[in-house]
Amino acid sequence: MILTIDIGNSNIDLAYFDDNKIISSYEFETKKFSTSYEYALMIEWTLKRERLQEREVSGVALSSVVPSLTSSFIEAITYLFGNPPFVVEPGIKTGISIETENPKEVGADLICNVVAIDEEYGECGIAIDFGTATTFSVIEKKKFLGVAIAPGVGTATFALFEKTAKLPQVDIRAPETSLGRNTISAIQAGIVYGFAGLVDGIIERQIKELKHKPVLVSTGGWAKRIVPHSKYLRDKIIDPFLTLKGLYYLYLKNL
Ligand SMILES: Nc1ncnc2c1ncn2[C@@H]1O[C@H](COP(=O)(O)OP(=O)(O)O)[C@@H](O)[C@H]1O
Ligand SMILES: CC(C)(COP(=O)(O)O)[C@@H](O)C(=O)NCCC(=O)O
Ligand SMILES: [K+]
Repeated sequence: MILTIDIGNSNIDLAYFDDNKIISSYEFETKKFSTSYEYALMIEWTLKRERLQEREVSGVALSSVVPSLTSSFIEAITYLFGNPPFVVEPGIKTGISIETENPKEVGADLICNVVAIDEEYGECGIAIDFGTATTFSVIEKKKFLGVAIAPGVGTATFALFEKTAKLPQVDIRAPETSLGRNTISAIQAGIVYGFAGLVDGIIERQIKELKHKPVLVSTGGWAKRIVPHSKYLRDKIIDPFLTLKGLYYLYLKNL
C-alpha cells in the first residue's frame, strides 16, 4: 500500500494506492498551526479507517505547497512509519523538463498535475486546478511549458465579501441568469460566469501557443461548480485525483 498526501492551501488530500489503483481517499481542512503530532493523529485515523497497520504501508509520498506544513508532515510520517516520505522537491526524477525560468519555484502540485496528464491522458495537455488558486499548467511532449495562476473561486469570493461593506458571503452556484435581480444572484453570476469566462479566456490563449491540440483535464474543489459553464471545459474530464495520481507516479519514478 502507498499513501500519497497532497498539502494544498485549503485542503490536505490523502489517497491510498494498492496495485496502481486508488482504494480510498480522505480530505482534511489545511490547519496551518497544528503540531506534527496532530498531523500524525490525522494520518493515524485514516489508517484505522482502512484497518491498516503502519507496517502495511510500504511507502509515503508527499506534495506540499505550504512550506510550514512540509516539515511537520515529514516529522509526523517519520514518527508513524519509521521512515521519511518521498517529497516532491527540486532534484527528484520527474521524467519531464521544466522549461520555466526558475524550475525550483514551480508548485509541487503543478508538477504532479502535469505528470498525471502525461501518464494518463496525453502528451499535450492543460491541467486546470480549481483550488485556493486557479492554475493552468501546460505540458507538451514531456516539457512543462508554463503556467497561468489566477485567484481561486473561493479566494476571490471571500475577498469580495471582505473588501465590501454590503456584499455578503454567498453559496457559489450558478444563478438562472447573468442579469442578477438581487444581491446574492448578482454575486453568483459574477463569480460563476466570471470564472467560466476567465477559464475560457486563458485556455484560448494557451491553445494558440501550443503546436498540438491539448487534452483538457480539470481538478480541484471548485471544478464541478465552474466546469459546466465553460465552453472549453463543459464536456471535458474532471479528475478529482489528478494531483494525487501525479504524486504516485513521481513516487514510482524515484523508487
Ligand atoms: N469535495 C468538495 N466539494 C465541494 N467543494 C469542495 C470540495 N473539496 C474542496 N472544495 C472547495 O474547494 C476549495 C478548494 O479546495 P482544494 O482544491 O482542495 O484547494 P487546495 O488544493 O488549494 O487546497 C475548498 O476551499 C473548498 O471550499
Ligand atoms: C499556485 C499555488 C498556490 C496553487 O496551490 P493550491 O491552490 O493548490 O493551494 C501553488 O501551486 C504554489 O504555491 N505555486 C508556487 C508558485 C508557482 O508555481 O509559480
Ligand atoms: K491543489
